[in-house]
Amino acid sequence: MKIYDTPGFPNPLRVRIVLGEKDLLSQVEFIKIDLIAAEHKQPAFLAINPTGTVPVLELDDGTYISECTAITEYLDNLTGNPTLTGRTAREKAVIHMMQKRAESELIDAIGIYFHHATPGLGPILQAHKHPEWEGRTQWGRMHREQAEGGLHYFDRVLREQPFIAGEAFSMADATVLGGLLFAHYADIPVSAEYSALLAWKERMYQRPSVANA
Ligand SMILES: N[C@@H](CCC(=O)N[C@@H](CS(=O)(=O)O)C(=O)NCC(=O)O)C(=O)O
Repeated sequence: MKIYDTPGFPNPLRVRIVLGEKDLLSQVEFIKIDLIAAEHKQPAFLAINPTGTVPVLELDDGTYISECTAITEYLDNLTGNPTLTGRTAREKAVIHMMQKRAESELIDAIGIYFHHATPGLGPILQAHKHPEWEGRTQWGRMHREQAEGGLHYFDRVLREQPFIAGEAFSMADATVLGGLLFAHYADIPVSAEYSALLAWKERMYQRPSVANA
């Protein structure tokens, strides 16, 4: 299998954590995509993923899978032991619900703020970020507020349970970790009052899959 991504970036982190949790790192070849040079917006990459984002998983039969959630579903079910996406109907439902909240209220909201209300990854990529959109900066700022609400929400969740989706580590935890990395890059501070979220982050970084991602 091949993974097209950019090491050290928020969404690639999500899948790299999953690969570590499933002990699959030795089975993938990483192919680096230069986001700052907008390589992901060129025809060659758009033929791999028309949405122009990383990561993308390429299977040995040539199938391309984008979207971290889809990639995780595939990797988690490879050996019939879905530890990260849920074994029962209830586990799957709760994990997917919390994963979606982690995307919409945190990592994706930060992405919109980062790319539309800050210089983002620089002038080459910015040219691809809809400069003709009126009010995109305000739209971006609104998403920073949404993400700040997401930080508050996940701190409250983690005051009641040890992991994002309940009693065990799941793909929802990987998504929140990606969101916190993006918050760091976007200079969105995580208030010290979010002690449960910060304590959870410390615990997560004790996991080899996270520490070595
Ligand atoms: N929903 C997608 C999001 C992927 C995504 O936005 N990836 C970013 C990389 S990261 O900065 O979020 O880590 C990207 O390719 N951004 C390129 C761009 O926005 O032009 C997923 O789950 O994979």
